[in-house]
Amino acid sequence: MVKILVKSGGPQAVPEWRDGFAAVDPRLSAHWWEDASVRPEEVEYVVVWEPQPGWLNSLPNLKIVFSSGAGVDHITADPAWPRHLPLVRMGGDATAQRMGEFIAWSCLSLLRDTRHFALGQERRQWAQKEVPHTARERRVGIMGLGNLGSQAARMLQGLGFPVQGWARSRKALPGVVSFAGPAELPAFLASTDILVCLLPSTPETTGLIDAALLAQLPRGAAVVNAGRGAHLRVPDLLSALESGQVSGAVLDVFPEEPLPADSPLWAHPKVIVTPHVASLPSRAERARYVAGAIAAFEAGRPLPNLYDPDRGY
Ligand SMILES: NC(=O)C1=CN([C@@H]2O[C@H](COP(=O)(O)OP(=O)(O)OC[C@H]3O[C@@H](n4cnc5c(N)ncnc54)[C@H](O)[C@@H]3O)[C@@H](O)[C@H]2O)C=CC1
Ligand SMILES: O=C(O)C(=O)[C@H](O)COP(=O)(O)O
Repeated sequence: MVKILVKSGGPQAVPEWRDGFAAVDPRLSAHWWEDASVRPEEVEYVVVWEPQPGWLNSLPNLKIVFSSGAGVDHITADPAWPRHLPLVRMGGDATAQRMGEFIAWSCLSLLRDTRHFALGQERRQWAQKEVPHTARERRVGIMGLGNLGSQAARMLQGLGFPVQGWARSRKALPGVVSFAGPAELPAFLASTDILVCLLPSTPETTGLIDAALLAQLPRGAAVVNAGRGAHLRVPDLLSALESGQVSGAVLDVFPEEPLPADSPLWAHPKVIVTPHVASLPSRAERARYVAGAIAAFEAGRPLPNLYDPDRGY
């Protein structure tokens, strides 16, 4: 049997991991990372979310570290993580589809001012309000046009939103205006009515969405952050909401998670808060993706979605 340790979803998720792996390859045997019946030298693969600092180094025969999420910042934050091993980011259709749905929901929620109507409902108020725009009149600008951003772009186009994107390099996505690199960021921002962040967390992207960036959006633009909490400076967003520079926000990720109970974001009338749930594929879907990558690796084919230390994601 090929031993895989999982640290994602809690011990109660192990049966789903086990069944998911076994359905693809009966040799793959999944165990909770603290399972004392598995000796460290038996472990060939791990699938992890926020591994304990130093733990991965205690597995002498580890071949690949799989991140149970698309982001790997929760692994690379440990200075001692085993850099000599391949680190594979979660991918696959299920992850992208779920994120596309979240971004489509977020943009529609901002377009139709869902927060206003939800507050009205709470107060039993018939809070009628005109909807000033259709999707065709709100340009969505996606920061990060990778696996998730490109799927979100396709789904938003289907709803009628004009879509553009900003990434490290130029992308060729049908109907999506592509901006690349820091030099083209101002032009991208100036023509974005709903800014969507789907960037990885790296030193270059930390704190990117600050007062100076928000000031470059057209007045009344809206913001969706489903990348990482580190991308957005919350006090700057709050000031921009206060001044009217930003009209609303949907936030799924935060500098501190869970979002502390005393955060002003919870009750803000222009902010929708979700608890880091934008794209949570089932363990079975993730197991399928990891099993496919293991099969590729064992057959000598390239690994998908490999972390690149030079890019930082
Ligand atoms: N809230 C949630 O539930 C989830 C959040 N995420 C976040 O979404 C991120 C993106 O995931 P994927 O699309 O799979 O990643 P990806 O690697 O496929 O795409 C990343 C994109 O960001 C761009 N990018 C990276 N650094 C940049 C920079 N300095 N300047 C401009 N563009 C830059 C790249 O060019 C690329 O287009 C993850 O790293 C994670 O932080 C991912 C899954 C779920
Ligand atoms: O994929 C990512 O990166 C994420 O942020 C996911 O939401 C992580 O999901 P879990 O592994 O915490 O279920």
